[in-house]
Amino acid sequence: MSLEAIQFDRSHRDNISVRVLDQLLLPYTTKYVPIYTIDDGYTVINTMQVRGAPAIAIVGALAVLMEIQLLQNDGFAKTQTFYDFSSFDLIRSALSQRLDFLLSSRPTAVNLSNALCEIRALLAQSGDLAAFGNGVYDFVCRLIDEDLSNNVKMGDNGAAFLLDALQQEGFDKDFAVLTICNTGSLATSGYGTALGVVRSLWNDSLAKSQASGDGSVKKRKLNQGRAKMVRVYPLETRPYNQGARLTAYELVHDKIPATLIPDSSIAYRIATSPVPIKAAFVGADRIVRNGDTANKIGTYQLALVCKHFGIKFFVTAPKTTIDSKTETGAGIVVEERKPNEFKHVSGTLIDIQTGSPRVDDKGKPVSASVGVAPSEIDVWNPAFDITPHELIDGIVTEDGVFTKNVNGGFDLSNLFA
Ligand SMILES: CSC[C@@H](O)[C@H](O)C(=O)COP(=O)(O)O
Repeated sequence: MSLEAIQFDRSHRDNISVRVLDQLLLPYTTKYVPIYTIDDGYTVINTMQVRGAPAIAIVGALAVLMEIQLLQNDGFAKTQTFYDFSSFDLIRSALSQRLDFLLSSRPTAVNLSNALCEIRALLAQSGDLAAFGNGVYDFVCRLIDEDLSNNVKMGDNGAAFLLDALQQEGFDKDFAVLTICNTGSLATSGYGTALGVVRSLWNDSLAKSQASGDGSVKKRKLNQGRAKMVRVYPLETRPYNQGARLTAYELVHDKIPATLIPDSSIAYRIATSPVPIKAAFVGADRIVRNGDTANKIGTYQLALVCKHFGIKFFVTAPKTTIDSKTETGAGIVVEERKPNEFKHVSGTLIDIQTGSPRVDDKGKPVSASVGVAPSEIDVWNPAFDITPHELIDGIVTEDGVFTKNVNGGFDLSNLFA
C-alpha cells in the first residue's frame, strides 16, 4: 500500500472529511491532522505539515470545500462572525477574501494559485452556497483523480524516454539516477512526479529481472533495451531535510534501492558512484513560459553539476505546475523560510546506545528541537531556486517529454492550452 498524504472521505457527499499526514513528524511518527476550515488549510500548508506543490493545491481546495460544508451547517452559521449571511453577494465577497488569505500561505508553487483561480471562477458563476459547494466538490475530485493518473503517465513517459535514449547510445548496463526534494506519493495524490519516474524505472527493472513484486503495482517493461536502474540517490534537501525525512522514508517503504546523500556531495558522488549515474529527475513548483523552473533549493546546483558531467537533467511536472502568465524565471517570487528553520533541527529523540527512537510513557516517540547555529547569526534561507532552461534537457509531462528546439529554447505553447 502506498503512502497517503491526504485522506479525503468522499463516500457521503453531505458529510465529507479531510485529514492530512503531519509530515513534520515523519519518519518516526504517523499522525493525521483534521481540516475543517480555510484557517486549518492555511496552517498545515504554511508550516509545511503538508508539502509538495500538487498536494498543497489539493489540500487548499479541500480546505475551501470543508469551510463551505461548515457554512452550510446552521449551528456554525449562527455562531460565527466573519460571514454575513444576509445575501450570497456578501458571502461571496467574504469567501473571496478567504481565498486571498489561503493563497498567501505559500507563494512559489503555482499549483495552489492555479487551483484557487479555478475556484474563484466557480465562485463568480455560482448563484448560492450549495451550487458553489457542488462546483468545488466536483473540481477537487477531478483534481485528485487527474493528478494520480497524470503522475503514472508522467512516470512512464520519463522512464521510457531515458531508457530509449540509453538504448540509442548503446548503453545496456545497470545505472543509477539522482533526485532532489520530496516528489513522491507524499507530495501528490499518489505515485509522484520525479519520484514517479523513479518508480516506473524501478518497475521496469523488476520486470526485466523477472522479479516478483507485491502485486500492488503492475510491473511492465518500458522498452526492449537491457539498461536497468538499480539505485537512486536522493539528496537530503532543505528546508527541513525533506529528502532525508520524506523521500528516503518513501523509498524505504516502497523497497526501491536508494542511498541518501548530502546536498553538498553531488559532484563527488557522480565521480565515484559504483554504477554510472545516467540522469537526474527533479520536480517543479513553477515552470514559466521559457522553461525556467522553480524547484527546491539545491536544484540549480544539481543541474550545474549534471551539466559538468554530461548527465541528462529532467524536470518532471504535471500541466498544473505550468505558469502560463510569467515569461521567465526572473518573474518568480522565491519564498524565504524563517531563520530558525535553518538554525534549529527538529526531529525524534534517538537513544544513543540503541539507535531507536525514545518513547514517552504512552509509547509515543518524543520530538525535540536542538540549536545548530549561534542564535545571533544572520541567515538567508530560501526554500527554492530557479534553474535556467539552458540547463534543462527535457520537461516530462503527462503529455510527453518536451525537449529543446534547434535554437536551444523550449516550445511549451501546447501546454498552455
Ligand atoms: C511534487 S514535485 C514538486 C517538488 O519538486 C517541489 O519542490 C515541492 O513541491 C516541494 O514542496 P515543499 O512544500 O516546498 O517542500
